[in-house]
Amino acid sequence: MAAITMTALPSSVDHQVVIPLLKCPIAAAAAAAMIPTVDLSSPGAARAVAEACRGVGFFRATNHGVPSSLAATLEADAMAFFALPDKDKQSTTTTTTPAPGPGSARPSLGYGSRRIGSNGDVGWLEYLILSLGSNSVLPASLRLALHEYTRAVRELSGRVLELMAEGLGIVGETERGVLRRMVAGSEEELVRVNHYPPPTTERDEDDDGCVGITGFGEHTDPQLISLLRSNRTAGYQILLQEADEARWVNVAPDPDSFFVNVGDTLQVLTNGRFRSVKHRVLVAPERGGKASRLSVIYFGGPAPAQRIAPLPELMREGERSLYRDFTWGEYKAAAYKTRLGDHRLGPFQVQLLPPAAAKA
Ligand SMILES: O=C(O)CCC(=O)C(=O)O
Ligand SMILES: [Fe+2]
Repeated sequence: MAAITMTALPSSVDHQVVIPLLKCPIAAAAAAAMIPTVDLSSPGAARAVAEACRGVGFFRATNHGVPSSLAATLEADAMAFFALPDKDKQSTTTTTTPAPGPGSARPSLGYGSRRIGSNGDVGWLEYLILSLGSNSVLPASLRLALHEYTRAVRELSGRVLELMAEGLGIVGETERGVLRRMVAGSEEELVRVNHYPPPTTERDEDDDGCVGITGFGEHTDPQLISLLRSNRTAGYQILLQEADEARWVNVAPDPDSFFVNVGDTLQVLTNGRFRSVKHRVLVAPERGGKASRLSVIYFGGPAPAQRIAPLPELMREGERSLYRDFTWGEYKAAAYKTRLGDHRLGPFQVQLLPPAAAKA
C-alpha cells in the first residue's frame, strides 16, 4: 500500500490525530459526464432537477443568479481568517452556546480543526460552522460577507426546493412551496466554511493510481438540501451507484456553479424517490501543488418539531412509507451520535429502498 507522510500540519492542534488514507478514483474527465448539470434558468429546469435527484441525488446548478462578487468576497475574507494564528481562530466560537459533549445532538459551532463532530471522525481540514441564527465572534468583514452570501444562497435554496416539488408533480402556486416552507425561517439553517490546506507530503503511487488523505470522510448530509460552492481546488467526490456497483467519482470544481445535494430528510419526504448521495473530500498531494481547497456549504434543515414523513401529495394509492415517523429534532439527535460514515437513516427505515430512479 502506498504511504503518505505528512510533513506540514495545518495547525498546531492535535498532532497525534491520524488521518486515514484514501485511494483516488477514476479520472475527473471520465467522471464529468456522469454528473448532471441543470440550467436553472431553462424552462425544463424542474424536470431536470427532479431527474437528477432521482438518479444521482446530486447536480451542478448553473445560471443560479447568485452574484459571483459575493462568493469572491467571502472567499477572500475566509482565506484571510484561516491564515490567522491558531489562537485567534480558536477564540472564534459562538457567544451563546457551550461546546457540546460526546454524542451531543448538535454540532460544535465556531472554529474547528481536524475533528469532525464529537465521535472520533477526523479529516485534513479546518472549518467554521455557524448557525444562521447564532451570534459569532468573527472579524467584521467576514461576518458581513457571510451574511450577504448566505442571504443570496438561502433564496437560491428556496427556488431549488420549489423546482424539486414541481418536478415531483406538485404544482400550484401554494402547493409547490411545500419544501421551501419547511426550511424558510426554521432556524435550522447552517453554513459551513471548510479549508483544506495543501499537504506537504512524500507520496508513492500504487498500481491503481495515487492515494490521498481524508479531507472530509464519507457521509450523507442529514438536512433537506445542501448547496456547495468551492474554489478551483479539486477533492470533492460522490459515490455513484451503477447497477450492483458503487464507485467514487471526482466532481470537477467549478466556482461559477453550485453543487446541490439531496439530504436524508428529503429522501424520506419523497419516500425514496430522491436519494441522498454519499460524498467525501479527498486531499491528494499534487506534485508541487500548493493550492488550498475552500468550500462553503449551506444546509437547509426543518424546524425541530417538523414531522418527517413522505409528503401525502406524492404517495400513490396503496404506497407505504419506507420509514417510521420521526421529527427532525429526533433525527438530528440520532445523527450527531453516530460516526460520519454510518447509515444514519438505517434505524428509521422499515422497508428496503427500491433501485434508484425506478419510481416515477
Ligand atoms: O468541503 C467540502 O467540499 C464538502 C464538505 C461536506 O460534505 C460537508 O461539510 O458536509
Ligand atoms: Fe456533506
